[in-house]
Amino acid sequence: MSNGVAANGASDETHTASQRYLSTRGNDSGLSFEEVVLKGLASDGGLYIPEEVPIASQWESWKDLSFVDLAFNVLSLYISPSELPAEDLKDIIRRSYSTFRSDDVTPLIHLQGNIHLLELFHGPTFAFKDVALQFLGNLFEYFLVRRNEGKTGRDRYHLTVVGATSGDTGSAAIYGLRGKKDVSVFMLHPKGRVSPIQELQMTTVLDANVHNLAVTGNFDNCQDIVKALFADPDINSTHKLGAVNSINWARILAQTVYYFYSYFSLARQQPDSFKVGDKVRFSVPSGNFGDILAGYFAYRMGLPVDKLVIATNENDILDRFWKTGRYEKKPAYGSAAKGGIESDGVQAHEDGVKETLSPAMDILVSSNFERLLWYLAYEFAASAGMDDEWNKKQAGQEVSAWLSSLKTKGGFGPVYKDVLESARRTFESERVSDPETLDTIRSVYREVGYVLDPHTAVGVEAARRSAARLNGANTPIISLSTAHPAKFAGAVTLALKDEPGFEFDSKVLPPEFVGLDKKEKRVREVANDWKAVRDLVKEEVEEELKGQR
Ligand SMILES: Cc1ncc(COP(=O)(O)O)c(C=O)c1O
Ligand SMILES: N[C@@H](CCOP(=O)(O)O)C(=O)O
Repeated sequence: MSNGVAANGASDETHTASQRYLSTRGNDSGLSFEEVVLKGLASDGGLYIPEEVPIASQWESWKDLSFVDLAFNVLSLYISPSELPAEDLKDIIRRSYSTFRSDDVTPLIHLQGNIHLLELFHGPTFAFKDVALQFLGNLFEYFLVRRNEGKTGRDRYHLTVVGATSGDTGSAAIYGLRGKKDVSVFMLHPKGRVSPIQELQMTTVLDANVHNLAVTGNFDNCQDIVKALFADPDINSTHKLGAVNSINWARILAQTVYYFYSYFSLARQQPDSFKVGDKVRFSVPSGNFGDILAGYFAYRMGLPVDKLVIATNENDILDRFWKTGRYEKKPAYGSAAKGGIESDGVQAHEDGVKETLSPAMDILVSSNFERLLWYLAYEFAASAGMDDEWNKKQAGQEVSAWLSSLKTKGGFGPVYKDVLESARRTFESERVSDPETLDTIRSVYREVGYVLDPHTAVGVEAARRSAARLNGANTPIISLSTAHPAKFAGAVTLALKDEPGFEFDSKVLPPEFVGLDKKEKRVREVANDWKAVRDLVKEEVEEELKGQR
């Protein structure tokens, strides 16, 4: 519980309910934005969410705002000016998006039929993660400069960021934090399971505060190590840990902006057929469930969303939940997760994670799903007609029980019928196999000459299936393009190598990637053992600080 005083000394009275935060597991509440950003994960193991989601009553008047001004309006609803003055927040936002290669930051283009593509890859590392991680990097810096004013040596607040990546968060976090004072970054990636370009983007950054760790395991092992470190009293007593994964609330918050922005882009681009107030669908390639969850917050704030379409690859825990109401690491029925080659050629490891052509989504358990579960449990509790405090307490207890069953038994469910129905009202889900991903890359290239990355292709195929269910209705679908195709040369080349005139280097490769493989690299291998990682983190931070102090 907070003591009623925000981290910078401002009293809680200056915060609205949407600017204070509680944990999804129910044992931590009343925190300020700065506290949740710096802590990352709640002390009870839960994830932070706002005590109330603000209704953006003026949202329609935001139609013609620039990305930066729109971001300011959205973020201000969640951040009290008493802890981050408006001018400072504006400056952080402006600097964060000045690094993007497009003036629109996240441009929307028409793909085909009623499907539009939201290009989220115009930031420094060519993936959607830059939208949140450029902002988070500057936010960390702002809070650290303020906390460290007048302090020297060991008195300075030094943040030790530990993150897990299946490829994209890693480089985006590294580019957001490289060279920043008072912060060290440790990125854990599954050795040999990220694309060659993703690996080079991370390991060729040689700033002293950047530490790449290649873990002999899968992405979930990396994510579990990060969670174990956050839960460990030892490292927590000596180091201040920070999170850059989407467990950090600031990641989700920053991503809500492009749901509004793309909606308004559509209204500006299609004034005759689409008006502000009309409904839209979003199709989102999903793994850790952070990106689509941002869309859910935009929806709860008042954006007219018809459906949020979850698009998974063959690591389909989310799709199975929407189909069965059970959230299970390994399906009780069906073929997956035994190891060896499956009928469609996908490698399934002993651990149950399948190696697909969209590796950033090769995830067994989606960490942000916990945040949605809280809202589903909260709504279910609210139907009993008790007061809000009771509803929140019930939601925290229900989420804790579900998550404990996931940990001890590998799953939970089926959830109550009403809970599943509520999830199905807002979301649809689709599972897209590797052959379908390749077909989608190929057919889009043939039909409109556009090259999709494999993650985006998973989203576009799900969007096409969703469009087929519209039965002639005109609802537009915005499909999120989460990465530049050059990051996934293997899949793109596999799909397009026989297309007349297609040539990867001239059609796809941006100059920024040329010569990356010739650069010096720095990476350390480490076993899938959180204690070994803890010791390494301590050792490397000590070494880094010696050089500074
Ligand atoms: C390119 C790409 N697409 C989609 C995803 C899935 O997004 P999320 O984990 O937020 O569901 C990721 C990884 O997070 C990614 O890197
Ligand atoms: N796909 C991600 C996995 C980590 O997800 P996050 O959004 O929680 O940081 C990646 O590319 O690293």
